[in-house]
Amino acid sequence: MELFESLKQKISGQNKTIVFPEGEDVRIIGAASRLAADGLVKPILLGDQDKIKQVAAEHQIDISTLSISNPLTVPEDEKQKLLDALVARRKGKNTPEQAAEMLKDPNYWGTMLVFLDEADGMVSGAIHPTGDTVRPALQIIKTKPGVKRISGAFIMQKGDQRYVFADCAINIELDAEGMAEVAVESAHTAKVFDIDPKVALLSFSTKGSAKGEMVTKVADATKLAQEAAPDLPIDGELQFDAAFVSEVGELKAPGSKVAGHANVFVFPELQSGNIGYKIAQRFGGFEAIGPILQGLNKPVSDLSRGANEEDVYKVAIITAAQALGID
Ligand SMILES: CC(C)(COP(=O)(O)OP(=O)(O)OC[C@H]1O[C@@H](n2cnc3c(N)ncnc32)[C@H](O)[C@@H]1OP(=O)(O)O)[C@@H](O)C(=O)NCCC(=O)NCCS
Ligand SMILES: CC(=O)OP(=O)(O)O
Repeated sequence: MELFESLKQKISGQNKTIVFPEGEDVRIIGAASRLAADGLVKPILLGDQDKIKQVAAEHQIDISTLSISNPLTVPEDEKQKLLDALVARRKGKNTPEQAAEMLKDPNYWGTMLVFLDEADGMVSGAIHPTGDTVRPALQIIKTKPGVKRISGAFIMQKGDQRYVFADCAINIELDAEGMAEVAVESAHTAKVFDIDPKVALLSFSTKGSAKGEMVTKVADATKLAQEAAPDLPIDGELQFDAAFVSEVGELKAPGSKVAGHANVFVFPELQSGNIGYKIAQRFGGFEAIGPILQGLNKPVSDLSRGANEEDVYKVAIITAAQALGID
């Protein structure tokens, strides 16, 4: 079954509540309206009710079934509840005055709704850059037990081709341990999306064809990932052609179980990861679904600011599915 059809079946009628902090944006309003009409999600739009109504009217979007909440005008006791919970969660890292400032940002407000179980998940980032979207989740929701760092994966899809690219969104520079953790987490993400993972840790070198600190890091990360997940096919360091093209894999990395057949690609740092997924998307014609945040304790999803309504719709479906515990 097509990926989204199966996810839709899983979340249909489950009434997972997803909060959208950028509730005044037309892409968000359009996607939320469709999600509600399709019975997939109960959306909460944050923002000014009149502005949302105006945008919806201009674009003939039905918002009659959507919840709208304006953090700036909610009753004082509701504000105080979120403020007290945020101060307690930050355990002295932020003063009450700082926490009050933070809550003026809809991403902090939305994240607190998820933290307090008033929403099952959050989707944001159509307007805000990734850092501003995910920082509240890093600080408040934090990582799942056993995971040290959150990372961002994309499902890259074209026809029946489906791959995972990571980290394309979060960690600017990973050490070997970090890259190894991303490799193992990305294999779990692959399984959620019906991909049988074969994980390549990417470099500009294949099996020692070049030397240097950057290459050593990827080779060390490969060993750590293999030790952490001995049952998974994981290999590195591999150049992209060696990882992906079977003849090149046989030539450059003979005997590798992954070379030439990789479907999970782990990038050595964020420049290559973010550039790499956008090249596959814009030159290669792949649909880029994500970034899907790996390792968070509750689902919060970032969007690319280049996202369209359909991207928002799909990311919300994934977020609701994560809330149901598919990963
Ligand atoms: C994600 C990012 C915003 C974090 O940066 P930052 O806020 O300066 O990070 P800090 O080191 O100050 O950490 C802030 C908090 O997040 C936590 N954190 C940071 N990175 C984390 C990670 N990968 N996993 C888990 N927690 C993390 C820190 O522990 C800290 O928590 P604390 O406040 O409770 O102590 C930053 O790494 C970034 O900008 N990444 C690139 C995002 C981007 O532009 N991507 C390209 C487009 S998708
Ligand atoms: C994921 C990503 O690159 O996001 P943006 O395009 O918003 O920077």
